[in-house]
Amino acid sequence: MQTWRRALPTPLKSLSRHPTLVSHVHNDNSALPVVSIPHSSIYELGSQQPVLRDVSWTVRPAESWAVMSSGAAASHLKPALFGALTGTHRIAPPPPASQGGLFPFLGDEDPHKYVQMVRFAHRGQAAGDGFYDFTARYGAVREEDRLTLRETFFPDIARPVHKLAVPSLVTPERDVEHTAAEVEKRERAKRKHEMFDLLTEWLQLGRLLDLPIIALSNGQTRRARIAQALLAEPKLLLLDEPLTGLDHNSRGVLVALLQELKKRESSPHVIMGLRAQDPLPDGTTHVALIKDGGEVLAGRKEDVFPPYFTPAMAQTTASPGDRASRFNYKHRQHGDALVDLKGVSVQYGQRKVLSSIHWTIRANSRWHLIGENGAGKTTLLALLTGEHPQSYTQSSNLRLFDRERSRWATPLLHRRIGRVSPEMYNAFPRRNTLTVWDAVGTGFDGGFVPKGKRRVGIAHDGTPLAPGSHEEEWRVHRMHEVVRALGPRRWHAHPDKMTDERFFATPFPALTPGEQAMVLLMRALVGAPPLVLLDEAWAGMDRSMVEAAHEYLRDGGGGLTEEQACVVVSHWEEEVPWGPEHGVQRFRLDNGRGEQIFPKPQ
Ligand SMILES: Nc1ncnc2c1ncn2[C@@H]1O[C@H](COP(=O)(O)OP(=O)(O)OP(=O)(O)O)[C@@H](O)[C@H]1O
Repeated sequence: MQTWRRALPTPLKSLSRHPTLVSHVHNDNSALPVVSIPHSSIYELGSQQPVLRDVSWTVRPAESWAVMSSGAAASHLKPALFGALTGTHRIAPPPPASQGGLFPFLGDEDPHKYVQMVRFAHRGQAAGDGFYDFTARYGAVREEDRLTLRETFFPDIARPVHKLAVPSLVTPERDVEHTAAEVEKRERAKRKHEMFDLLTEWLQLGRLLDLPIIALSNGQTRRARIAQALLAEPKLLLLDEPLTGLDHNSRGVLVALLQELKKRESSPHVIMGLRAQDPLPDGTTHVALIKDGGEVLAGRKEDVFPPYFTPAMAQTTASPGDRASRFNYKHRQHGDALVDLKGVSVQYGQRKVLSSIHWTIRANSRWHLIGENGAGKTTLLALLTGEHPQSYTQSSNLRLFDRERSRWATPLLHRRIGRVSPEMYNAFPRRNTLTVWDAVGTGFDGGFVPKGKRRVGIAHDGTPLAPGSHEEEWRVHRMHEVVRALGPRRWHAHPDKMTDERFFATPFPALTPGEQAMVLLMRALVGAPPLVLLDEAWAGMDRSMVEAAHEYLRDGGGGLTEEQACVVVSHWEEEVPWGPEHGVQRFRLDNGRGEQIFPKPQ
């Protein structure tokens, strides 16, 4: 089994020296349960059909629980189990009040105040319908974009003292009698400050506090949300998929931090939601495994996974270098340069994010772009898509499809680049009138508004496609081709009920986050663009979806031709479709510098 203990982060060492953190240990099994669901079913509100049947789940204070689903269909069910705890789902029969109700450890305290849920999977259906400009982060020029991390996430605790403030008015008075309530309030504020300092150190947020929130990378934002959730002082914290999108080191830091916080009396109990393919974090003692039929196996991890082993845990985490010793490296025949960067840099004020990057992406190449959270991967890809304003100033060093960047109108560039990214996922419009067909069909233009009579876009010169033309027929054919390879028949629990036609007619916002991610992948590939950029494309997907995507993206799978190049960004080696045996190349960003690290250039 993979553990993250190997890469123990430095803050852990300082934590063990922190006297306040090791003095209290949560009580043993005699303490009241944190969660108690005895033989109940779980229903969506207003429905008579149970989503989960006969659930018996008791969480005790000393235990560390992970909630995971066992297959693609079960991923619909994980939100239901969490929903039972947050009140969006009904539990029947309800946990008896005589035994303390759903949260016996809370006693009479209000669960709304003390149970907090933070979801890290992509946003779902109820998140508004319009498209917003996710590229604003690269400029961060609008007034509302200037709000810093400090102002947005930690307004009370981290407000900087104004330069003109009178010191005697902002420093606490001494020698004044205080009521017990005031003393308690002060103590609480002090604890909160200590916690804030600790969390910002551990989660490496200190130097990000005064950046515009919109400028933070995906992983940096996740770390900030975790700190914010812990500072709200919940008693039960539900973290759903907090590890997706975090780099290897940050995953280790977070898991170790949660384990250490467990020793503090005042820290929340944490229940973590994982994807089916995620390895169990160190320290997990119990698992609630949700099966496809809505059955929940809840118990000690070794009982849930006899004999303490599952295919998910068996997945390799070997780097291509390790794997190359087992597989012969496939030298791919590369074609023309599609992208050529010759000393490209990106800087915000004094802050250099990318420093003289040289990188050539050729037709038929398959790249894995790596780098820690904040290393500049998304920024680099935004230069290629022309969305980054500094792509203009770098124009002479940045050749795209054999022309300088400035000689491309950005929409024309988008027709040649199929892409998926967390930012785009979040920004994609979610109107109920937008069907899966419409969403995939926008891939031919690279835009976000369905166009054309058959909703497969317009011609390259901006005119409507001639009905029955070769181009229109080809596009419709491609729509069916991608849905056959990546659609419900590959991952749905009931493919007989969810046919391709039915899937195409489904409103995009009605899909689960994983299904939406699959649709956006289809959108990126449908137009067979020369360059495909897949930045964290697998977030929210289940194993069967990831497998279908990998198969399609490998040689012979039909998803990519020799004329195309593809770049995958992922913090998980398992998520990269290609190993050395497929001729993968690895490009790493580190401290602003970029280099090809695998295979080593001759
Ligand atoms: N407007 C800005 N001002 C200052 N710094 C910025 C600005 N926009 C981005 N940055 C910084 O640029 C760096 C690169 O961000 P980017 O999103 O490219 O990282 P990433 O490698 O994709 O990270 P992740 O793995 O977390 O997605 C981050 O440290 C970010 O804080």
